[in-house]
Amino acid sequence: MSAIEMHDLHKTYRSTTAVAGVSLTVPEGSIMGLVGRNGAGKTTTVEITAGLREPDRGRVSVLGLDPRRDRRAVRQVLGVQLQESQLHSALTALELVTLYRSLYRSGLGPAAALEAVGLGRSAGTRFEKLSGGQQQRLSIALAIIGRPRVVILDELTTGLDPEARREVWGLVDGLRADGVTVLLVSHHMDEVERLCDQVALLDAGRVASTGSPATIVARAALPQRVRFDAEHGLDAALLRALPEVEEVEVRGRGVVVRGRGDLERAVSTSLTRHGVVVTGASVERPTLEDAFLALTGRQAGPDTEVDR
Ligand SMILES: Nc1ncnc2c1ncn2[C@@H]1O[C@H](COP(=O)(O)OP(=O)(O)OP(=O)(O)O)[C@@H](O)[C@H]1O
Repeated sequence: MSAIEMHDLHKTYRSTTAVAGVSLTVPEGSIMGLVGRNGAGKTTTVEITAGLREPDRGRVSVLGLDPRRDRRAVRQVLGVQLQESQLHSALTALELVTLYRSLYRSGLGPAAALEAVGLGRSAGTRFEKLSGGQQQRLSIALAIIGRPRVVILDELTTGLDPEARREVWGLVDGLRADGVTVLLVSHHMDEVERLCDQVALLDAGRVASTGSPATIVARAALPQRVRFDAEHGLDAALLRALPEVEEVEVRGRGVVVRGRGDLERAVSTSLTRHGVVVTGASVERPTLEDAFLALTGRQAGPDTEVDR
C-alpha cells in the first residue's frame, strides 16, 4: 500500500508557477527523498501534502486521507518538521514536547521523546539556548511525538556540523526501523544517497526523474573510472577492445580506464584472462550529485542561483 499519493498537483503563486503537475507515490515504510534546486517546488509540494496549502488542481492522500478535508484524522498519523519552524523560543525543550504531545490522542511520553533524540539532559533548556543541532533534533522529536506513521522532514540537516548530521541520520534510520514512511526534502545528495530508498528529482515544478538512488545514477549513464597498477606493464589494446571501454590511459605502470556499463567486471575479467598482474585497483563511480547535475544541467546545492 502507498502511504502518500500525489496526483497532478498544481500550485501558482500570483505569477510564479511553483508546482506544475506533480504525481508521486511513496510506498508505506519507505523513505522518499525530494530533491531539486532552489525554487524547484519541493517545499510547496510537501506543504500541500501536509495540508498546509491548497493545491490549485490535483489531489493528495496520506494513508488514504485528504490532508485538508480530513485534517483532524491526518494530524494523528502525520508528523511534520518544516523549514524555519516557528517555535516559541522562551519555552524549554520539555515544555515544547509536552505542548505538542497534547495535540495527539496517543504518542510518546514527552521525556521519552527527548531521550529518543538524545536531548534527555537538555529537557530544562530554553529553545533559544539549544545549539543548532539540538534545535534540529528537537524539531524531529516534535514531528514524532504523536508516533506518526508518516513523517515529512524538510531541510533536516542544513547548517549542522558533520557529527550532528550523522546523529540526525541515525534518528531517520530509527524511523525506518519502526516502519515509518518518510518524505525527506534535501539539498544534500550524500544524505539522500545514504538515507533514501527512492528519490524524486523535481525540476521547475515537475518530476524530472524518480527511482532508487542507484537507478537514477544508472539512468544518467555517466562514465566511471577504474584505476590500477599493472605490475609488468599492459598492452592498452587489450582493454580498448572491450565494448564497455571508452578510453585507456597508461602512464608507466599506472592505468586509468574510462567507460560505462559493468566496466569493473569487464576490465577485471579481461586482465585475469590475459594474466596481467594488478595492484592497487580502485573504481570511481558517479554519485547521485553527478547524476543530478547531468539530469538537470544544474547544481543541487543551496548556493545555486535562484529564479525568484
Ligand atoms: N508564499 C509564496 N508566495 C509567492 N511565491 C512563492 C511562495 N512560496 C514559494 N514561492 C515561489 O514558488 C517557487 C517554488 O518555491 P518552493 O519553496 O516550493 O521551492 P523549493 O524547491 O522548496 O525551494 P528551496 O530549495 O529554495 O526551498 C519559487 O519560485 C518561490 O519563489
